Amino acid sequence: MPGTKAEKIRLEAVTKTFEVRDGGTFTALEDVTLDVAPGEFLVVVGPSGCGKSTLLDLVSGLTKPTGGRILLDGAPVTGPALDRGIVFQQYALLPWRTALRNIEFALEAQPRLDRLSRKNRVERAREYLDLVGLSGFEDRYPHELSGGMRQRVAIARALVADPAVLLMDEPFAALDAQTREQLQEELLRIWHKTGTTVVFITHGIDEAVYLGQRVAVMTSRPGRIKQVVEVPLGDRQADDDVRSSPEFAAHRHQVWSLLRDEVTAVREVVSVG
Ligand SMILES: Nc1ncnc2c1ncn2[C@@H]1O[C@H](COP(=O)(O)OP(=O)(O)OP(=O)(O)O)[C@@H](O)[C@H]1O
Repeated sequence: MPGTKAEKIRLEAVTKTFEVRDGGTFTALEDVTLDVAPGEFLVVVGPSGCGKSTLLDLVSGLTKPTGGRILLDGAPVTGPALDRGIVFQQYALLPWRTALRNIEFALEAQPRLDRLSRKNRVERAREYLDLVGLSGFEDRYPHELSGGMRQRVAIARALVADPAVLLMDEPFAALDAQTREQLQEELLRIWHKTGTTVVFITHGIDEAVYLGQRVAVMTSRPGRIKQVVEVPLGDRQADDDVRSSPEFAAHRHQVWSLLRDEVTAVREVVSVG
């Protein structure tokens, strides 16, 4: 029965409309129902503009649904909180702070953790800098780091406060292919280590299938959940070249077909209208 098992996150018939300038409304999300289990890695894909970022903003608590509700551990989300770390496509690091101080920043703004002494904060920030493979770069400023390194700092900053949920909005989209694959592997390693529940948004089908235990495919406007595809590939890192396996290709094709139908549907609407 829905709502009875222990979901980490539950979206229940969520609708989000925006007021537009001509006085009307625009429905970005319609009747989205989705559960995310504790410790799950869920990926969301969908055509451009289908409402993926809108969905993540709602789970983060930065915005509120127009209809339906969002539950975290069974309780309604009422606003942003430190139990949900966020990583965006743009690194959003503070340029005047070093890598270490950027990570530390996440501990300073925290009622729960502000009693940590400066020494403890530095130690903890250093631990997370190590976790994302940046030992030795603590004193570098963001402009002295590569794009991949900056995104590692952003991940460390999101994780340092030990959030139960990590929300990632196309975090690797701005990176070159090689760095992206490297960070995908790193992210899986960190996820295994921390047990964090991850909701990850991407345009990349390969990325979705490589990372996700399940991939939720959204429809084009208004955004709904079209299908949730299970990806039982096991431990990606145990297999050197999981991306070349027939199973990977089959899941990739399934997600690709679902998405292609959506993109075709949008084109038809545009050409008819
Ligand atoms: N504040 C807002 N006011 C009005 N419309 C908005 C607002 N925010 C988003 N939208 C609209 O809602 C729809 C969904 O936007 P959203 O950014 O969530 O899509 P997306 O799937 O993340 O897109 P992309 O894949 O291109 O990043 C879009 O049509 C967008 O124009």
